[in-house]
Amino acid sequence: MMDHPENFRFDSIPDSHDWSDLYDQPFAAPFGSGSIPVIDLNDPKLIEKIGEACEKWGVFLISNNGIEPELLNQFGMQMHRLFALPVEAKLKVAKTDGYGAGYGGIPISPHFPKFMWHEGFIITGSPLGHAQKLWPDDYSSFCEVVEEYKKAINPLGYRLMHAILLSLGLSEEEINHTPIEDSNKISMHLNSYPACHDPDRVIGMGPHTDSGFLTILYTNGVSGLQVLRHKDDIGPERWVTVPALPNTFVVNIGDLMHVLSSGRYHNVVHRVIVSRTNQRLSAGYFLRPPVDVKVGPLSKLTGPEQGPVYRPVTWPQLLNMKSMLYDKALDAIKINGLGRVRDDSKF
Ligand SMILES: C=C1C[C@]23C[C@@]1(O)CC[C@H]2[C@@]12CCC[C@@](C)(C(=O)O1)[C@H]2[C@@H]3C(=O)O
Ligand SMILES: O=C(O)CCC(=O)C(=O)O
Ligand SMILES: [Fe+2]
Repeated sequence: MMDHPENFRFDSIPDSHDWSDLYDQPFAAPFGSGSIPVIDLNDPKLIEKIGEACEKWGVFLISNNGIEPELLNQFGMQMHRLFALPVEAKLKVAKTDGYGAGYGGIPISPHFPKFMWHEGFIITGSPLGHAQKLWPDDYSSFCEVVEEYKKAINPLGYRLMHAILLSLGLSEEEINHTPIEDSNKISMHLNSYPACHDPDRVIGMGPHTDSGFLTILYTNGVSGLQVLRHKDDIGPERWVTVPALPNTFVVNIGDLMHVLSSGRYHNVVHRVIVSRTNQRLSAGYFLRPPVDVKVGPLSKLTGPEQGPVYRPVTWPQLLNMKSMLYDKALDAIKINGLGRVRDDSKF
């Protein structure tokens, strides 16, 4: 069964989408939660602040990022236009496999017991073929705006990656050797979370970590993203809501940055809750390595005093592990105290 929008128009929540008995909702901590760092891209202490945020939170907001607000408006409008199409139109571009391009649920959705209050659209490379099917007479505006957005976000991605690697103590030379996939090959994931009259019974997107180095997330100003904050001086483990600030992107640390940093940078677990009144739109841009490159811990960060060490892994291997093992994927490449590794031949 597809979790398409017809299913989102019920007067009462169908059992297929009802998480009430499964989730620790309501979610927000009743005590102070600590605040997710908001970092100005032009801050003279950028590197230090980013390093601290990656270590402590695994997520931060990046303001003053140089992306034109008008482009973000246009991008939001095109996303709205896409998800407002009738379900029959969207099903013409339905994904044929979990990780492929097109319309549908998230690739890891088989690991969850219920459907999410969510529709997704994965773009890998150019959206042209799909846009032509969706709007045979007017596909170019969608493609143009998506291309403009990618053109603008890509340098930001490189800049953030560079800053993160500097914060880990890498030299320019070492940074130049860090493998990052070409912008025209990486994927974007567009999300829509329709408003729901009974939001405490549904979940927009179930808890997960992103697999890549980092994710840059656009949002339309409707909040809903929450990150899992571990026990600290302020309180026990809790979900903290990420504020939706205008013209500000959320940056998440993913599994491969956690691996690269030998466990120092936190691959943050996050989820999305749904608004009673507003549709949330978001779009993730996932920075990752080229498919044929194995990513392992940086040698200068490994040693007896350091945290977990992981065996090098390629992007397709990691996605494969994720689709089979979900939140245990990284355990499959963790080297245990005796330096033994699990056999990964089946991946
Ligand atoms: C680049 C990608 C990351 C992602 C898999 C994908 O090819 C496109 C969808 C992405 C997404 C978004 C929701 C959560 C997630 C775990 C999933 O199932 O699909 C991520 C994937 C990931 O980071 O592993
Ligand atoms: O919609 C959001 O805020 C988050 C989406 C997300 O986590 C993802 O696409 O990986
Ligand atoms: Fe995510």
